[in-house]
Amino acid sequence: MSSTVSTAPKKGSIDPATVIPTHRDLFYGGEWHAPASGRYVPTLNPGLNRQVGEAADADAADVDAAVKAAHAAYPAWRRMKPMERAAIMRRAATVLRDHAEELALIDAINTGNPVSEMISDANIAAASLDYFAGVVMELKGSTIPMGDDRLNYTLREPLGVVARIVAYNHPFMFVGAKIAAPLAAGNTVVMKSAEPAPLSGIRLAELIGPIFPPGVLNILSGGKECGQALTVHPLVKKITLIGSVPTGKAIMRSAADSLKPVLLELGGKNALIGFPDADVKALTDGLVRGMNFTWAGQSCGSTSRAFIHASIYDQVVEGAARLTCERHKPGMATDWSTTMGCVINQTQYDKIMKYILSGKEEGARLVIGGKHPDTEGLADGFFIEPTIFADVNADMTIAREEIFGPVLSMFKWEDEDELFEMVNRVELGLTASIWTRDLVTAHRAAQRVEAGYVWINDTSKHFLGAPFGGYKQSGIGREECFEELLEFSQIKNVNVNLAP
Ligand SMILES: NC(=O)c1ccc[n+]([C@@H]2O[C@H](COP(=O)([O-])OP(=O)(O)OC[C@H]3O[C@@H](n4cnc5c(N)ncnc54)[C@H](O)[C@@H]3O)[C@@H](O)[C@H]2O)c1
Repeated sequence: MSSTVSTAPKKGSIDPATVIPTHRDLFYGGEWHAPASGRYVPTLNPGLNRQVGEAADADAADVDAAVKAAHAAYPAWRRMKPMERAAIMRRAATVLRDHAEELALIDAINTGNPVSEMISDANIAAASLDYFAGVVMELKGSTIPMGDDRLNYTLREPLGVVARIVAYNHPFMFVGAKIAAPLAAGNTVVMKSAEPAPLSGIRLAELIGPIFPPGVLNILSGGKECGQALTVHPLVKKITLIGSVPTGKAIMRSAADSLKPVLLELGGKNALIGFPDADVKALTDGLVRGMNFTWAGQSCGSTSRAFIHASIYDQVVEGAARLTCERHKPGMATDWSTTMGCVINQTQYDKIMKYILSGKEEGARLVIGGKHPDTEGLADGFFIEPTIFADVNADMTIAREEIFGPVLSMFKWEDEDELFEMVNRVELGLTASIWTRDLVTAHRAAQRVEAGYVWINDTSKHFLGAPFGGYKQSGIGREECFEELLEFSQIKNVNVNLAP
């Protein structure tokens, strides 16, 4: 099959009841394996709070077997010509595109995120495979001048077995996209999917596992025990996480024993800043988009703290409330017209509801939402109405902690120095969104904000090729760009004596 011809079905043509993958096991060494413990855990459709299947729960014995399979496959994969590796990755990208709707439906069922949005996740994963396949030849070394009697050069070599551990909010996008850079650089990969939503990772293994030589791509479902075993396994040469700050710290601590390098993409408590000269209509639109209400705010990059200048504050609060209610109505994720899903499980639902209660108790003004929707058919699912609090101050709990839910906090500001003191007070620094018509204000604000990824007069979008990652405790390292490829290589220097 050509690597570029797509045979994808037409949107809306797949029956959601048919998409759940047939396997439940662990994929490593090119084959399916039952978990050593025989343990399978139920997985839910959070929109219905109903079980949709079960998945193997990998433990340390499974991790050991998967890592050994990846280690055995490493020498041949590493020696394979880069363009041949790239061709295999492009074939995998095409298969993902062809199955985008099916994969989107699996994630919709298993996470409650609307299918209309999840379809782009499958395409983003495919684009990442294509992107890193396209830059394999750029993994270059350099020559260092040493005089006529010496040749000194560097080589960029892969690391070996790389373990990647991911979060639940975009299960397929993370499992599919995050294998790309390490594989392109010549490493083999053991991927651990997020335990609340393992099904699309299993389907990915069914679809593209066999495209790679056995052991090159290995996919495990499991929880903390599986993740921990990966962090301490001696044959794992780098460990990466997309997840929360506490998990990032735990991984760094346990990786320290074997001095494994880490790449961490962690939480956010991101600021959107509205200056007095901002285009109010565009800002309000950006404010609502930036919250990612579609997937119930469960996004590390959500701009969940909005700092709006006093001169436009009331207008923006009123506009954001109206626009949010017009655009986002909670509904079933498998319905193509749904504009907002639910949160992942009871634990997350309870946590968010607790934050909402604290907002009310600590004196913030609830503008919209704050409760489970009354809509018929949603009673059993983990739905929360899009919620906006106004008149939040920087000391409140909802102002300081990542909620990872559909809760927007709005602050009023007048003095720019005080503004940045409040914006930068939190220990997280992933994204920021700045709204102004003035170039000088925009670039000054971009410099003052302590965040790794800044939008000016925009929000929410990612750009493949542009480094994404956090300042402060939001992470270590950068992804979605050429630097991510370099993260999975190491430098060797070679010095040749030309006058022996
Ligand atoms: N920066 C980013 O790119 C990005 C993207 C998406 C989500 N996130 C963050 O992820 C969090 C939400 O996701 P979550 O609830 O799945 O996060 P989490 O930290 O609970 O879990 C993330 C992954 O780590 C695993 N894990 C948990 N404890 C572990 C341990 N001790 N050792 C090894 N692995 C362990 C989990 O099984 C899961 O696969 C939020 O904080 C969010 O901001 C960050």
